[in-house]
Amino acid sequence: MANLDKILYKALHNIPITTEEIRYLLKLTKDSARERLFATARVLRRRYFGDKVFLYGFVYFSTYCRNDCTFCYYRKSNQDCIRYRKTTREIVDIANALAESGVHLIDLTMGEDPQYLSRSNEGYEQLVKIVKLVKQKTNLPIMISPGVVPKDVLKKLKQAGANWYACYQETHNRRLYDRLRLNQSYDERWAAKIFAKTIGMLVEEGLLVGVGDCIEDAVQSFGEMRKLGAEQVRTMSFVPQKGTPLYATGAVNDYYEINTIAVMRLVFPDKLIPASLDVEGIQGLKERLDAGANVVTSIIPPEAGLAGVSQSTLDICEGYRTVPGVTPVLEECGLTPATLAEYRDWLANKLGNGAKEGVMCE
Ligand SMILES: C[S@@+](CC[C@H](N)C(=O)[O-])C[C@H]1O[C@@H](n2cnc3c(N)ncnc32)[C@H](O)[C@@H]1O
Ligand SMILES: C[C@H](CCN)[C@@H](N)C(=O)O
Ligand code: SF4
Repeated sequence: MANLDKILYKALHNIPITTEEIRYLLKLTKDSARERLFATARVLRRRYFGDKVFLYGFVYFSTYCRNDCTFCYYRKSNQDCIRYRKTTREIVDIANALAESGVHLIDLTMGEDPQYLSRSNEGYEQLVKIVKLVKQKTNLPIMISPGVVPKDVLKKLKQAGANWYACYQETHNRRLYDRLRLNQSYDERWAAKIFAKTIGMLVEEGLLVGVGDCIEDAVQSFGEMRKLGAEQVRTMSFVPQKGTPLYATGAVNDYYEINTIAVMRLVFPDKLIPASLDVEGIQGLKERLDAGANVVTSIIPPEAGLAGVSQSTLDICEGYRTVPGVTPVLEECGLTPATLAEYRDWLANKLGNGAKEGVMCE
């Protein structure tokens, strides 16, 4: 049996694929072979999630940051970026509007804003209060992406209602990490996720591709994601940002990100895998869903004055990054938004709140 046949057969029969086979799949360039990979990924997604897709509202509530990541538009040294801090009232109102629009989760994200990440003038307390108020107002599951925070703060954020902690390593190749996240400890960032798991939070791990990474890095990352027990795993293609050191690297072809999404589905068939609107906007959604993704992330309301991360403005004012904006694409893919109850069931199952085991769709 040809390599591809054998590998896809193993994936469909729950036989773990080897690192050599992962390398082979990540390198696929022929359309016919990639389409067979994607079709297998879709079969596995259906096995665990039926035709249901989860939708995440995205509230990037502060774009101030103390760090200087070489890939990021919001790095502290970038004088020309859109800097804003939404008030607590604005954050709650935006989250509520997103909830009413039909998202399943609110992702509260910020740069590592010194105003919040501080023990003085109630910085951390303010962050905890935002989570509490958003939870009270929306009663939705909450993801927080504040960067690295101390253990006692993470505990308070969880108690306030945060279910997920997202703090992407970008890569598990330490040398590359040091070139990306300048002066940020690899181990501290990793430990924050480990700790979040120990206090009963779900964790998302994310890769950034097109920044000098290689196939070996992806293989290594899959192993680290498994060790971490990440319940959501993502990859995003690097989007060059003016005024940043990596700008000259140039944009990457998205084929590798799409291959990686599909291979993630084969390696982690029951995990949540985002199709982010923050790389190629609504135009990039179908191919990410066709590769096996089952969460649409970076849904941003048009009139809230919010930015995206890697695509700070793309498709936001036009209203394409909304539930009504993405739903036709889901339908084109034979998919449909899950109900909130289905997302809550999935969450309860993972959080071990005694909900029923097994796949979402009977
Ligand atoms: C969610 S945002 C900010 C949250 C928090 N400040 C942090 O760094 O964890 C950070 C993530 O967005 C993604 N990102 C940032 N800039 C990007 C770019 N230019 N292209 C692609 N992804 C990018 C990276 O994966 C990064 O981990
Ligand atoms: C990278 C962001 C998420 C952070 N937790 C968001 N722009 C996304 O693509 O989902
Ligand atoms: S990725 Fe996060 S920590 Fe790094 S510069 Fe951007 S906002 Fe700051």
